[in-house]
Amino acid sequence: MADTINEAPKPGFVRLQLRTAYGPVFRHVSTSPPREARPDEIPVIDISGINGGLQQRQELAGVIKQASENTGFFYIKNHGIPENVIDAAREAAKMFFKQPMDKKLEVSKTRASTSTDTRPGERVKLRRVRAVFDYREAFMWQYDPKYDPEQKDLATIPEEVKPWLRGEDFVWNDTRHLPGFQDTCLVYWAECLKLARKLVRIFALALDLSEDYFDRVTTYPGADGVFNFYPAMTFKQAMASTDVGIGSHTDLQCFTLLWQDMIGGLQVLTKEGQWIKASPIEGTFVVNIGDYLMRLTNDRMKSTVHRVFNRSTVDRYVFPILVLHCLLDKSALYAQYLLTIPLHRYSMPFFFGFNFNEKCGVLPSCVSEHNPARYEPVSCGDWCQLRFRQTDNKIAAGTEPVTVA
Ligand SMILES: O=C(O)CCC(=O)C(=O)O
Ligand SMILES: [Fe+2]
Repeated sequence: MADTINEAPKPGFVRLQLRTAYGPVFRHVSTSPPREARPDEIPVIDISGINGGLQQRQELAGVIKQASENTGFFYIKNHGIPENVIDAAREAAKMFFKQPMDKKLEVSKTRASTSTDTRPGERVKLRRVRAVFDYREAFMWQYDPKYDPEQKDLATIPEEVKPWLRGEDFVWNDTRHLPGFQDTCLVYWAECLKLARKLVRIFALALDLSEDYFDRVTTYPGADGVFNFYPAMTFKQAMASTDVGIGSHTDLQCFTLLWQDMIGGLQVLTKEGQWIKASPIEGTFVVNIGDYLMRLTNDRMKSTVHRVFNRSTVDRYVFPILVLHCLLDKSALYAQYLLTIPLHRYSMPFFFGFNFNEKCGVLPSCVSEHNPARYEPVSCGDWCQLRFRQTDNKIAAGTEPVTVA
């Protein structure tokens, strides 16, 4: 996965530094422009078999296994999350980000009395690292058994689970003024959680384990809901900017369910170091493997570097159309529009992992005499903490890219 630190990049490549739980990792990345992903790289998988008989579930597991061991990215369709739930969540995200910045920052300024070590500024943020901006704002919330669609008796939560439950009610208290906001977020989150629990059973089959193998470790799981907002740049800004929407990173936990709008901008780094576009496909979610699952599978399933670079889409779809209008209509209005067009991008990832307290080692089906475990057991919670310490922040997924010439 990582290239050798000292190895000079070949012509046409630059060195990309990634911060991971293991420390800095370097990749050689092609400077040739991102191209569309091929279906064998990021396939669209119909997951309706998830609700079928054992044979259908096993067939689905086979397809998911292949995609997970290849690029570690795939689209899912017929996922069962109702369109109206997604639409409502997207509207809620828009309502939140439309607020003035000081109102948005309220959520991050408030500290939860029960939180372990949350810091102000981490719920909503525009982050700056070196000369590169993450041109993004994020609103996020974490697993809370109160809202688990698998109803929990709050009086019998195991003691070892409790320290990991952060009780971040302040996220909701500080958004009370937005009508229906909390309910809408939690309905969307609950649908994602239900789907993730079904999918993790398919992953168990894909890994030659009994279907219920992970049930015991997903009772109080890592389940972060996030709304991402990538403010539009004008064409002029885009030309001048070196910012990315979200810097190159891998996701942390087991897998991510990502809803993205139709603006585009998500890019995935191939093994060969080429950026490929995971362009939006109506009616799908993108699923990608996270670092923790890669570790548990002894690197069999791939947690792949990705980023969001949204200006390219403004150029590709909108710019030529507007130029054409400018030429045909000879209208200054279009020219003006060209410089100001607002094309905000929204995405709604859901990060799924195991119960944060459960220490898990490499899975028995991923080791053999010739392929011993490469990693020590670690809990998903400790794993995330390790990465946050390395990246010096606690945002759910990202690290910034630092390209070294
Ligand atoms: O917005 C996107 O499409 C991707 C977001 C992402 O990678 C993340 O939040 O980890
Ligand atoms: Fe990500």
